[in-house]
Amino acid sequence: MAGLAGRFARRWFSGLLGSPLQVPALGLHVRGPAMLASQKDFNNAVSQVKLLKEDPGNEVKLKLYALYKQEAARQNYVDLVSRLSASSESPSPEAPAADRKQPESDSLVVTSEDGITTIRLNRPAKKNALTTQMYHDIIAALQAASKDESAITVLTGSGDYYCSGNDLTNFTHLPAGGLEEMARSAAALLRDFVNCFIDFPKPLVAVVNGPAVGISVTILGLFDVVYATDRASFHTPFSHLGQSPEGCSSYTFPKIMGSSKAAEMLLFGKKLTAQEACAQGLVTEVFPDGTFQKEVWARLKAYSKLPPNAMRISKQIIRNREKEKLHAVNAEESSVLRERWQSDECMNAIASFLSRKAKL
Ligand SMILES: CCCCCC/C=C/C(=O)SCCNC(=O)CCNC(=O)[C@H](O)C(C)(C)COP(=O)(O)OP(=O)(O)OC[C@H]1O[C@@H](n2cnc3c(N)ncnc32)[C@H](O)[C@@H]1OP(=O)(O)O
Repeated sequence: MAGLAGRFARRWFSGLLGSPLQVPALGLHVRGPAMLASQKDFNNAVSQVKLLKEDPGNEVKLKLYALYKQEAARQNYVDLVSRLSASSESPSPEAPAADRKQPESDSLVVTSEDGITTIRLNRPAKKNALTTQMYHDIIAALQAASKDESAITVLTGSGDYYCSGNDLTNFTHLPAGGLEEMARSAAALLRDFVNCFIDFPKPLVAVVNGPAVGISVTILGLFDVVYATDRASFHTPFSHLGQSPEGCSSYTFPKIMGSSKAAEMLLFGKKLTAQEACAQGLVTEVFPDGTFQKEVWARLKAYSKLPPNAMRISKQIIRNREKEKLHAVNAEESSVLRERWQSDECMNAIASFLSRKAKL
């Protein structure tokens, strides 16, 4: 067992930290918990970590990754400042706010126009991966939209992706209570998040502007209508990630597409094209990418003029008898995932992605 653990530890750490060449060359002093460490100290620590014979456990590995990421962030900071200095002879920190380029960091943009409230995932550089803050913001946006004047609510993405699912770096932000506490609070957040979709009272439309992954796919079963560009794809690689389905997909997908097609997606991670997803009932209609935005928004504007109360009541009749079941499914999926997130299968898959060795 010790040999196996040793092999595991070496594989994990060499995957996570890579060869010394892959370690960011900071050329800076590195701040440790109690003192300043030099770049040499840091490189030594990286080498030592690869020689550990015992697996230090998932919690310690996530802490190591989080610390490693902080170093990478310092490097990004230095790079950005040096780019700013190069692009401007006299940087003007006193420039009035209106003249400054607004940060691209508003990860969620909510607008209301023409009877439509649009919730836009806005992290295109990260393929609209969902940070913990974004889950909270989406919950708040849905709660506000359920009470606002709009007739229809839309979820869509900025850039070339609809959403790449859960941001896998969420797992590296370990609270004081460690991995167990992280899994507990993530499961609670997941449950609240999905509950908002189950209970959303107005017509909810997904405008899938590009590939969709993970939880952004599974919750589609809780939308009323799903429009997709022909560039979109639908991927739920839960087994690859050592995880299990959420978003009520363990219930909605077999209902929508039949149990064997659902199993191909949810167990084996089969990626569907937009046309396939449409043929299987997950997507309502597919549009050519070139005319996608124009056609979809024209249609939604027309629908938003329909009597809002009639639409609400019709949705209630269609959905209400399923609600209790969906809440129970959501609770079970969240609790199973709470365990999964603490498993070696899951930790290895996340470490693999974070070390840039594995993509979907
Ligand atoms: C409250 C918690 C609830 C949790 C619910 C459970 C949810 C489960 C899921 O959603 S499982 C699905 C998780 N998602 C993934 O596994 C996708 C991982 N990403 C990829 O495989 C690829 O990035 C890609 C196929 C989506 C896109 O590949 P490519 O076109 O080659 O782009 P890049 O990989 O270069 O991506 C650009 C940039 O974005 C970062 N990024 C993309 N997706 C994620 C992600 N899900 N988490 C974190 N970061 C992501 C990627 O690392 C790149 O960053 P960089 O430029 O290198 O800093």
